[in-house]
Order: sequence, then C-alpha cells, then structure tokens
Amino acid sequence: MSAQLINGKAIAAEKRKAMIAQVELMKQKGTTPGLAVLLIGNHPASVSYVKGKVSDCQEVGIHSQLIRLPGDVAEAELLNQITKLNVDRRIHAILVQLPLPSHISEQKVVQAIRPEKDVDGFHPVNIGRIVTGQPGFVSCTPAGILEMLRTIHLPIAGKHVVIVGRSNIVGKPVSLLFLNRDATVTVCHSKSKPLSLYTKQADILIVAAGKASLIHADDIKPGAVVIDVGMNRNARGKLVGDVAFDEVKEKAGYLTPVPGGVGPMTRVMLLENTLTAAMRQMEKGL
Ligand SMILES: Nc1nc(=O)c2c([nH]1)NC[C@@H]1CN(c3ccc(C(=O)N[C@@H](CCC(=O)O)C(=O)O)cc3)C=[N+]21
Repeated sequence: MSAQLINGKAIAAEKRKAMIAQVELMKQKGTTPGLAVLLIGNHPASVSYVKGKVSDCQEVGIHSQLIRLPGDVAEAELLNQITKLNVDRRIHAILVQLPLPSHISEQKVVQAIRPEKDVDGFHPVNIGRIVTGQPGFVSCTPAGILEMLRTIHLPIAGKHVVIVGRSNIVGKPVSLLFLNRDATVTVCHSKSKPLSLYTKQADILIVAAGKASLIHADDIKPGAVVIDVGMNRNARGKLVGDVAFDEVKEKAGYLTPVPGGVGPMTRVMLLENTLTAAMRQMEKGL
C-alpha cells in the first residue's frame, strides 16, 4: 500500500485564506499586525526566503517591514536596530534571518529580541516556556509539524516518536512538544548507531538531519508516519529531503514530500505566530 502524502503546501494555503479574516478583524479593533524581518548581507537563499516571508504577509494583510543591512554591519548596529524594534508599537514580531555573518554572535542577537516579539521562538525564555509547558512562541518548523499532524487527526499520546537530529531549531524543540503531548520520545543523532535500530521503532518518525537519502524503506516500520524536514540540493540542483521518497512512500502510512511539505508549513506558522504576538500585545494594551 502506498503512503498518504501530507500536502503541506495545500494546508498552508488554506490557513492563509482563513487568516485574512482574522487580520481584518484585528484591524477593525485598531491593530494591524506587524512583522519586522532583518536580513544581513545578500546570501541568495536568504534573500529568496525573506522575499517569500514578505509576500506571505502581503497576502494575509500583515504589515511587514524589511530591514536590510550590509554583510559587514557591526554587531552593535544590528543590536541597536533590534532595540528600536522592541519598543516600536507598529511591530509585534521580529525575525532576524539566519545564518548570520561569522563576526556577529547569533546568541547575542537572539537574546536581544524581546521574548514577546520573538516569533521564531529561538529566545531562551521561549525555549524555557516550552520545557515547562507554558504558553510562549514555538519555533515555526516544530509548530508546522504539529499542525500537519493535527490536520490529519493523528493521535499523539502514547505513540513512540523518534526524531533524527538534535538541532536547537528543530530536533530539540520538536522533542519537547511531543513529550508535552504524552508521546514516548527518542532523539537520535549522528552518533546513534545503528540508526535503524531506533528509526524502525517509530510510530512517528521526524527526520531533520540534513542528509539526502538518510532514511530508506528498510529503516521504517510499515505504516509509520514519516515527516521529512530535510532540505538538500541533489547533483541536479533539485531540492530533496532526508528520506528516500520513492522507496519510503511504498511502506509508510503517511509521508511529507519535499518540496511542498514541512517548508510551506514553516512559512505559514510564522504568520500565525505574528498574529498571536499582535493579539497578545493588543490585549495587554502594549
Ligand atoms: N530566523 C530564521 N527563521 C527561519 O525560520 C529560517 C531562517 N532564519 N533561516 C533559514 C531557514 C530555512 N527556512 C525555510 C522555510 C521555508 C522553506 C520553504 O518554503 N521551502 C519550500 C521550497 C522552497 C525552495 O524551492 O527553495 C518547500 O519545502 O516546499 C524553506 C526554508 C526558514 N528558516
């Protein structure tokens, strides 16, 4: 039997459609949600991602402000920009596009963002809130993964979720989210050997290792839900995930494609986090 594909692109498009009315309602109450995106340098992939974010905002009516700084900008200048945005009442959400040039400390930059405006969910305060199960901001890729599973009505409690990859952006937060939902969670990484010993046990397998064809049909349990977070360019320049799609499709129960799976969900969760930020700040009269 062939896996059911989870169409992230379609789910994200539906969500944006629903957001238009929500944004309109907020505008009627006097608040236009606002997102500031800071882009440092001209890295082509970053430029293209940021353009996508700005056009998503336009589609749903969110005010966006793109701030471009040269690749050799001083760290202090970037921190100064963030400090200004932290107190700007038109801006409810701040995103600094990563990666940053090597002379700038990513940690310092992330920690300069006010947690209430940290829609990436990278600030230690927001990470701590996930750890302790308090409402904060969940970073966009992990939030997008959970949202995909919600749309297919997949029960999570009691399931064995195996995560491949332990990054601060995906693996670690995703493991906490599933733990909070009463799953049994195993986190694997490049030193977990043999990897298939773990991945074969997964009811839900999340692969975020950044390695093309890391997971083959032999590595999964029949009927497993497989979420491919990988984004790799193959020899022909085509975008591929970490999962050998054609093989795994024949054995999995559900599978996310690349492109068109987790990527579009990541984008739409940024919009959702921006709306949440604006709503919370509106309610507090900030
Ligand atoms: N502060 C910060 N926050 C981020 O969330 C962040 C970041 N920096 N830096 C880079 C990564 C990467 N990322 C992507 C999101 C969506 C797609 C996406 O929509 N991908 C499409 C394909 C796009 C293509 O064809 O290149 C898809 O999978 O269908 C890709 C990549 C967000 N990131």
